[in-house]
Amino acid sequence: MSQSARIVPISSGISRPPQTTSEPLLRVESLTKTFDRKGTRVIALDNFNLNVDDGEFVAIVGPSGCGKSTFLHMLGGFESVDGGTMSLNGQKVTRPGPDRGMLFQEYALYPWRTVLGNVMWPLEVQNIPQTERTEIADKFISLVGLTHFKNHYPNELSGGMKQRVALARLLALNPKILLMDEPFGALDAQNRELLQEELERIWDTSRKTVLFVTHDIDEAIYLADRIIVFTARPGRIKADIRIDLARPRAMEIKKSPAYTEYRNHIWDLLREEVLRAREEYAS
Ligand SMILES: Nc1ncnc2c1ncn2[C@@H]1O[C@H](COP(=O)(O)OP(=O)(O)OP(=O)(O)O)[C@@H](O)[C@H]1O
Repeated sequence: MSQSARIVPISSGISRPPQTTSEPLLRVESLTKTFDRKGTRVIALDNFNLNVDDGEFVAIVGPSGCGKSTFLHMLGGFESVDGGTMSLNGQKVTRPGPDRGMLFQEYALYPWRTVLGNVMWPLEVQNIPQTERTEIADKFISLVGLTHFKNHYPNELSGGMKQRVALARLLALNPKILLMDEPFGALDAQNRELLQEELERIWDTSRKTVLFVTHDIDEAIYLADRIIVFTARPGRIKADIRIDLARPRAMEIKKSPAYTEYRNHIWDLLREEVLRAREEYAS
């Protein structure tokens, strides 16, 4: 069977991945979030539901302002919940915790610490003994290809290198789920592709559960097992699409017919929502 034949046609607008019988790692039910700004009420998320299994790489795409970042911040415990529930590994999410690690577009490294010092930081916080700390940090610095730079300070690194350090630090924290909000958004095209390749390789060996927000459909298809397409605000799920492309994935996969079919399909879905958002924000 060709890979393109495996794409599930979406007649209703939603193609659900096969249902699993085991309890999902992440369960989000009826999540609602409203902001009040200068007397104007903005419903960012409305009755949002999502299940994510352990080890899944889920990308989230959607028009600007549809609540993607708000969702990740709520899951990170940094934004309050107005309604609904989120549970991770059976535990209700109410505040930040080491079971969730976040990576943003901004690298957020400590400028006074070296690469090694930055990656060791979460291990210090967890009181891991010094020798073990260095061992773990060295392992993740090597995994992101920065061993040669481990004694450099952030201001001596390029943007791509800084984001690699942030990724190594996140992996050293060893959370149950990685929450990534446009992590490669500030990088140039070449560095972005290199980091996508690196993340795919790292993910393939670690099989960590990832929620990855991006505006880049290519990045989403290349990296993810599933792509969630958000509607325009208030954010709900418009489509839930399984990406059935073999791993490990090389960049050449972007030239395959299956890839192009996913790309066209997702772009069609997204375009409808981008236009809807544009109309709504203009009125
Ligand atoms: N602290 C806040 N106060 C008021 N409104 C907010 C706040 N944070 C987010 N919003 C609003 O909630 C909506 C969702 O914002 P959010 O940042 O989650 O969107 P997004 O999908 O991540 O957008 P983008 O893709 O542009 O980053 C937007 O209309 C935004 O203006």
